[in-house]
Amino acid sequence: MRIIGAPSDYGANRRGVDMGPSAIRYADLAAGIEATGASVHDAGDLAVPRAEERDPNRETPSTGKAKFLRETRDVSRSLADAVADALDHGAFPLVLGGDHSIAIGSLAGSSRGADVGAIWFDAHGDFNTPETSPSGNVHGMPVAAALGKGSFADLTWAKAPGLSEENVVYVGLRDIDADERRAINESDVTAFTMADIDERGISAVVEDALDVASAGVEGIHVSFDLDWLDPNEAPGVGTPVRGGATYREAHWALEAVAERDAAEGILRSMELVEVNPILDESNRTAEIAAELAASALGKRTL
Ligand SMILES: NC(=[NH2+])NCCC[C@H](N)C(=O)O
Ligand SMILES: [Mn+2]
Ligand SMILES: [Mn+2]
Repeated sequence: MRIIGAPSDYGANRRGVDMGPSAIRYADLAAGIEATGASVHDAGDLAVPRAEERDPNRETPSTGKAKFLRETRDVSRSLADAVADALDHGAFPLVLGGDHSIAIGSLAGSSRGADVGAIWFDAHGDFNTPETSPSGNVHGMPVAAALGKGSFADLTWAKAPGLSEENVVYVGLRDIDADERRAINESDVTAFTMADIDERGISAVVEDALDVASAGVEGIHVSFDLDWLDPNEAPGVGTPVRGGATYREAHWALEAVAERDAAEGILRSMELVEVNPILDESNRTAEIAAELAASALGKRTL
């Protein structure tokens, strides 16, 4: 497997999330994954210019607001190439963010020349477009971007070539903007909220999500936003929302992904995003991110 750092904070409103890749590496990421028997190659970080050197509004869509859109395009292109290159070499790409806007690049790279599905573990839908976004922050838009919604339809770099709505599944939503809710409900994506987890349990929900994401495709991309977890567990995130997944639910969910992968070989790529060390407590959010990567890649107690 190949670790790819994407230290971008262009999509979030606050600095700090650019330090996510180092914090997750510092939390013994490689050793944790090697303990599963996998060999790890760390490809280092993509080059990402500091946000202070850039003008957030240099490139603005004619129909709405999306800050640092030009910079997001550049990061997305280089990340898509890095992910596709790993896959070409038979290596599993594990992408470390960075804010969630980097998923545009991960999905474009993972679905280059292959139909893929995606499971989105997140408090948020990230389904805004430049037209609907209340903040202009692109980390609230990557699902819409990858599916070519709104003015993203004009941006060839944003669209994930092999991703279709029918294979996109959310797990654990709990904070959605008004226009975003309408758009999700009108789309063909599948959405499981925290209430679904309360009612049915994490196990049933994740099994359903795996079925939907993997139906008729070559593999799935797992996009894991650390704010899916409850902020008491994972405080180092920029947009915390109370009432999130527990530590056990998160491990269970990714162990279920690993188990399905062991049976069907469906796991194609993964990313861990939104770890912000400035907001964290003694790196605990990064430590959980590193542990969860190991769970997804097959770590077992016995
Ligand atoms: N990846 C994230 N943390 N996204 C948060 C998005 C928050 C809000 N819905 C927005 O669009 O601005
Ligand atoms: Mn997100
Ligand atoms: Mn989120």
